[in-house]
Amino acid sequence: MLEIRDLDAFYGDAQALWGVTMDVHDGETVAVLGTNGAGKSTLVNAVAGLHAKRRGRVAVGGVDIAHLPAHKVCEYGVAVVPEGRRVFPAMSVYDNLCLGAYRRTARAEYRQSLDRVYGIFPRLRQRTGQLAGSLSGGEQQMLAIGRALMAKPTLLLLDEPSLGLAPVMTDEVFEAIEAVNAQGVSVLLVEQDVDRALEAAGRGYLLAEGRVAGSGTSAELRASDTVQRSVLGI
Ligand SMILES: Nc1ncnc2c1ncn2[C@@H]1O[C@H](COP(=O)(O)OP(=O)(O)OP(=O)(O)O)[C@@H](O)[C@H]1O
Repeated sequence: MLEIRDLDAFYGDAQALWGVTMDVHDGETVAVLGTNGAGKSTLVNAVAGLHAKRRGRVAVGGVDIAHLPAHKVCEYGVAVVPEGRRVFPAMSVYDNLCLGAYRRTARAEYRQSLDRVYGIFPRLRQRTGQLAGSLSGGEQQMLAIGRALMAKPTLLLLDEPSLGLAPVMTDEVFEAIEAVNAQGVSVLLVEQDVDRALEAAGRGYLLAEGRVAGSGTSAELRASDTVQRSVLGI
């Protein structure tokens, strides 16, 4: 599904990712753990084509997309939910969702996609006419995920979905992520909340200072001293 090989990324001359290699197989949820500044958002943006300067291979379904801009990357079935959600506050829930169906193949089937999104997030159905800016933080996160699903992705990149959410909302968002994955969408889940991430994912990687510092199944990562030290500070 997603194959990242020797990926370097830069901000100007400053290198933020160093030789990152990881995979997400069909139907998997894979967690990427790491502290602030480890390079998690840079990784998501580099895969999504939102990052201008990168080097290495990023392939989706065997096709190298490393040099494509974001609007082309989404044509290969990759959708991103960026950190901080970024919904359009002055537009309704419905209009935000419809904007997600811009991909050519998604546009024709937006009605079915809408039903699917409302099935996963009943709260969004109840609030379909409400302005996105008036939703709670958790509801906005649901909307951001729903909007990404409207593009009918095969791979969803999620950047810190729990950020700033109350625990009860985080529970709902993670239940939804598991429901999305159960429908066959592969997920790359960037998350600082180690417990929740490893619960949702089958396996994961640890990023530290822009490099892969560890990998394994969720059970292995939970037991790993490096994860305990580096992310949990224990
Ligand atoms: N626009 C930018 N310009 C210059 N350096 C940047 C920029 N964005 C991020 N960086 C640097 O790149 C490194 C990785 O940052 P990144 O945001 O990817 O980390 P992160 O793991 O997502 O952290 P957080 O959890 O705090 O979002 C950091 O050293 C950061 O200071």
